[in-house]
Amino acid sequence: MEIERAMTAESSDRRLQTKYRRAVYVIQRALALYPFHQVAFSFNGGKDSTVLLHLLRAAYYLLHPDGNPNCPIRTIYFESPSAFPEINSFTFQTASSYGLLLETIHSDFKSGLEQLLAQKPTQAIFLGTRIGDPNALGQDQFSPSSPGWPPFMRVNPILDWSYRDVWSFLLTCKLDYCTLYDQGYTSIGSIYDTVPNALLAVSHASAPNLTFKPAYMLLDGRLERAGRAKKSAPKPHALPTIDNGANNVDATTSTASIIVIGDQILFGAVEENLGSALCKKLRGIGWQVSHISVVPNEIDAVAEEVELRKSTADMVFIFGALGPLHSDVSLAGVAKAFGVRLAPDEEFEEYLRQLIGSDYTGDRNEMALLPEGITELLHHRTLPVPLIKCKNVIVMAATNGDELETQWSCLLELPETPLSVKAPFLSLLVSTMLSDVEIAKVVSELSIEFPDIHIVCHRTSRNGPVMISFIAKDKRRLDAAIERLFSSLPEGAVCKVDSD
Ligand SMILES: Cc1cc2nc3c(=O)[nH]c(=O)nc-3n(C[C@H](O)[C@H](O)[C@H](O)COP(=O)(O)O)c2cc1C
Ligand SMILES: Nc1ncnc2c1ncn2[C@@H]1O[C@H](COP(=O)(O)OP(=O)(O)OP(=O)(O)O)[C@@H](O)[C@H]1O
Ligand SMILES: [Mg+2]
Repeated sequence: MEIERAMTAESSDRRLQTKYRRAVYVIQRALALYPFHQVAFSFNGGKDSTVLLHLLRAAYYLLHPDGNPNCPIRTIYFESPSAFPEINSFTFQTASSYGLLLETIHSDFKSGLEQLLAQKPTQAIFLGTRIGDPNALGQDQFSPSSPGWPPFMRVNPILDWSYRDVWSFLLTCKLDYCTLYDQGYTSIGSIYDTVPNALLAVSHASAPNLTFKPAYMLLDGRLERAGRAKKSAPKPHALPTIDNGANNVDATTSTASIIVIGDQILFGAVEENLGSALCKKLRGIGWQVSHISVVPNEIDAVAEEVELRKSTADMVFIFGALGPLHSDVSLAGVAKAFGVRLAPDEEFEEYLRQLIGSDYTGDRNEMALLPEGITELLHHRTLPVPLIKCKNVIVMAATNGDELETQWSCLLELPETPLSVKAPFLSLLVSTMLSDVEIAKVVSELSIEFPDIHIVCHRTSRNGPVMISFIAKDKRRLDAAIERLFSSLPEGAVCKVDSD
């Protein structure tokens, strides 16, 4: 059988061979658990379900070496009018070439499955879902259908396969796949929400139109869905803008939370300064920091803090505890907060190998264990190793101000930066020698009159001047508030101070 031969005799890729063996094992377990006529294969002509088709064929052959050369499995295809014609024709042609018993369903997944189960007992359905797919979170190789869905077992034999594994398998076994993948499509949804992946675009001086490299050329599999429109993308024209004399800019504010992991800070051995440096940078792009915390190097402490902050801030930044030491618990804490495992990430492992070689204890580089299914690697040409982003949590690798500077610039330069630049905060600083008792009433009234302005007072000493910062995005409102302060206090009692 050509798949088994290619994987065992012709391929020298040990990692892929292991994944192949494991996937075949999962399929065989499922075929042993459920009667063959009560099992279905959900096939949509996509690359992942094409891989699964051939794994099913191999597993079936290994169980019945003298039987049918094909795997005559019940196969369901949800055909939609918004599918690409290339996907439709590939699905029908492939089903017919490999003797699949195709049942085409013309309704949405849920009601289609309800009808299917009412008509034919179906205990298990094979799917080409992989970790990284939006719906894969929390799934295992065997996952019962979700509450509210008709009852069946979802069997996901290639759940742990990476984008690279999928392409190594299809290319090593010289398998046909839908032609759209040769035109730069890397993950295929409907004709309305899918375009070729811009990361594969090539521009030729001679050809006015963009052309695209094939899908297998995409280096970072995490970006496979870059050609799929986000379902809840905000409409740019709906954003409020502000005019501070230059161009109109987005006047909304995003919030960030900063978590510093550091026993050394809590023991007073080292001063915390990365958090405050980041606050300044965030203010410069119009973000507001809602919280900074310093937590000990303990998985539970990190997990608890991440869990608390990830749902209240747009973005959470973590400093510290990243590396191979026993105290490097940041990623384990993040994984725990999201309820996922740490799993080896081959792409990250490769970066680490190029940086530090293969010099680590144990079978694998433990630094390449990343929170499974939620991690995105943020690549930038000047970073030796990409930054790690898990949903809305960015794990910064910076250990000092210079490194923060570099990583911050990289974050802002990413083609799809997770940090949308807003109208920056402007601030005006004044100082007064009047006592806090003397100014309290005026400042309190000002804060009621200008609720859109942050009026922040601080003292440099008990008897010294009181400093008052006015922070806002709208320059005119800021000027109006300052004017009101000056007119409410005796002449000469307040003076402006230069600030950055
Ligand atoms: C056979 C089958 C079973 C599914 N079972 C479930 C399920 O149990 N729970 C669920 O939330 N979605 C289920 N889905 C929907 C998928 O989670 C997902 O929406 C679908 O694969 C489309 O992915 P896309 O949005 O990336 O195109 C199922 C889909 C198929 C085809
Ligand atoms: N229209 C459909 N009909 C049948 N099965 C489907 C359909 N859409 C999705 N599936 C099942 O869900 C799995 C994951 O869907 P997904 O959209 O990720 O397709 P794919 O095969 O992975 O291709 P790609 O990721 O390149 O689009 C598929 O492998 C298939 O098993
Ligand atoms: Mg997929």
